[in-house]
Amino acid sequence: MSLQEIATRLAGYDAEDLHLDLARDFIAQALPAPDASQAERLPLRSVLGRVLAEDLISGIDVPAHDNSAMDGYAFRGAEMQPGLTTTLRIAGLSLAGELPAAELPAGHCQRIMTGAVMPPCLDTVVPQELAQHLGEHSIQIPADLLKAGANRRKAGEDLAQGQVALAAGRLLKAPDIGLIASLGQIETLVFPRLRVALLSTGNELCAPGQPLQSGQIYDSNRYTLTALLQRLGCIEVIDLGLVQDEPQALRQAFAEGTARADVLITTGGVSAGDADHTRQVMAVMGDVLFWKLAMRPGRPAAIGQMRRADGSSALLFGLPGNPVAVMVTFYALVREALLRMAGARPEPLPLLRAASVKAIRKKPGRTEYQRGIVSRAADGGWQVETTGDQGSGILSSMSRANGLIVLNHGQGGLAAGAAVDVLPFDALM
Ligand SMILES: Nc1nc2c(c(=O)[nH]1)N[C@H]1C(S)=C(S)[C@@H](COP(=O)(O)OP(=O)(O)OC[C@H]3O[C@@H](n4cnc5c(N)ncnc54)[C@H](O)[C@@H]3O)O[C@H]1N2
Ligand code: MOO
Repeated sequence: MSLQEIATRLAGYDAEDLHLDLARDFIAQALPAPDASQAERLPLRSVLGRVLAEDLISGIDVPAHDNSAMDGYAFRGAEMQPGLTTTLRIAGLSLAGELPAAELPAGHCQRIMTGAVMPPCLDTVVPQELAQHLGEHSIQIPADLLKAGANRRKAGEDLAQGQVALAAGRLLKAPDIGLIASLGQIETLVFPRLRVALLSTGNELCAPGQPLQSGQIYDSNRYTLTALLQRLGCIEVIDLGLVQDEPQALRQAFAEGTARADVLITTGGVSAGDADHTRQVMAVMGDVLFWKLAMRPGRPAAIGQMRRADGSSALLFGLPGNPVAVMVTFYALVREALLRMAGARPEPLPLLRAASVKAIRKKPGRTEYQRGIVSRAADGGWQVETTGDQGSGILSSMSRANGLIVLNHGQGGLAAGAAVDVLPFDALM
């Protein structure tokens, strides 16, 4: 869906009070498909956080052979009789990594170590601590101790040859990288990193490291956003720095971002203040929709496409300037969109259910994210308390919080002790 189509469909809604779910849906439909033609084959050690660009089919059975899950003795399960002990003579020793033992006569077992290939005629393993040793050469297995087939790991039980081990769109995590290695591969095909250009706007901003002049504050948003983007793993961050709220400087920075990146993220200048040139420059250089979202924090936002000379475009997210609003809008609008553009099929983030320590006030009709501190309650469950003042300029409260309390659009306030959803930062930041 093009931005013009979104604008048309928006005609039925109030862009000054847009339901967050609707905004997310519109954004999802405006996303360009990832560019699979640019996929690159990279060594396994450098693909953490990257997005798999093809279904990964297992070329082998993992494990490749039936093998023992225990140090013990392998034998034929059929030789056990209900109610009777089983006496077996030890024929030999199988160590992990060795060829399987040859045929064993009836009444015999094979001493076997964890991971060693099961001799083909044997199907059951008694752990050594459960076997009774009769001198050096025989063991006894107590009656009714094991089922036939116990403690044998079957060939292909982890992954069968021909099976899809990991589907395209997978955001590669540590276990996935181990899984690819378990198939014997040292490289894997991943989508290119999504290029995201960042800039902060505002005449009051001073770059960290410089002395602060009167009336100035330090630019923190670019650093927060850089970290949030780095955390996603599949993003190349292009830092366009700090841009004065002055049309010529903004035009130049937007043009550079549009040329160099797939996505441009700006902070500040999206509400309608006297110095908010950002908004006007965006509108001149692209197709941009300005929304006021029915959410708090993070009410004003600009979503759009910035045109390139060749007719293509870069996606634009104009986030509000308040530091907490930046993080909340990044989570609510940007994160999933970037992952999808990068080729991923992200899973919904897990929410925790926690008892609210205090009553929380809220009116139905907007989504609210409050900064929360989650801890263990006396009853062993989770409890959550807000960090106090929820002003969206209070960045330190984000550092003190360990999660966002999610208050859904339709819900009202909460009584103390009521259960509420919390998005843990560990899943997010
Ligand atoms: N009359 C109205 N005023 C405001 C409204 C409104 O609806 N009507 N909305 C308020 C809300 S909510 C927000 S959020 C801000 C968003 O405004 P802008 O996106 O134009 O942001 P700025 O005015 O440029 O900055 C807001 C605030 O954040 C500080 N800031 C900006 N950039 C950074 C940065 N890179 N690092 C740290 N802090 C930054 C800036 O100094 C301001 O204090 O508008 C409200 N006003
Ligand atoms: O986006 Mo503003 O910070 O909601 O407060």
